[in-house]
Amino acid sequence: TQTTRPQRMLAAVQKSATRGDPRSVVKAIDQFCRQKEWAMNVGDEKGCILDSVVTEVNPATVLELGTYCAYSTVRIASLLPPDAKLITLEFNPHNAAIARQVIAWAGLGDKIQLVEGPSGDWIPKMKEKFGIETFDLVFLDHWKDRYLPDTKLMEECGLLRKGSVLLADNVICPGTPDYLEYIRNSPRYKSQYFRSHLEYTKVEDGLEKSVFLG
Ligand SMILES: O=C(NC/C=C/[C@H]1OC[C@H](O)[C@@H]1O)c1cc([N+](=O)[O-])cc(O)c1O
Ligand SMILES: [Mg+2]
Repeated sequence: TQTTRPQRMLAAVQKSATRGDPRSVVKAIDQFCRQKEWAMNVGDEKGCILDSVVTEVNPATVLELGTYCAYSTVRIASLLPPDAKLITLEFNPHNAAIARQVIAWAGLGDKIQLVEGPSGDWIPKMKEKFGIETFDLVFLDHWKDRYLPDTKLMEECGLLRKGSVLLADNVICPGTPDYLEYIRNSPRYKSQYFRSHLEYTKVEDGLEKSVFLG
């Protein structure tokens, strides 16, 4: 029977990456996507910008919205300090099942908590379920029409503190116009656009980094 793209991506990781070596997992996925099949990982070019923001923020608590196959989950977690925690939300159970195996292969199971379900349901439960006060870094990479409502929800739930950083993928392609309009015009954020390209292509895309001012 036909395999899915996430299943083929996992097979590529298990074939080419070294167990317990997160950067080799990242490399194996990028190689698969460049040589075999495009997939919607943040990718190597935008991934370098992501790495620089993670390193600069050096977060103790990270929320990722949209796990997909855990490429960015593993990429971020590989740069976190020892006791840091990353929570990643994934809506699609098939993607979540693949992501769990990619995370396990990278040996990052103790740093990453993958939660299945709609972000809108889980964001209000972060404090009670996971003992999170606020997030130091949020990586938005899920459904593009959910960036704005989920950002407003995080504000309302008090999950952002002065200095919390939001990093949003795909603000140009596929595009998140309502989110960009809000975040760039809100006095509560200081935003910066990092121009790049849609993963594995020459199409323009970029990351928007926004610091919550409290
Ligand atoms: O839809 C995109 N991301 C939304 C992904 C959503 C993930 O979370 C819910 C869904 O089950 C999926 O696993 C996307 C789409 C493109 N694209 O070029 O179409 C490029 C990207 O970087 C993207 O993040
Ligand atoms: Mg993306």
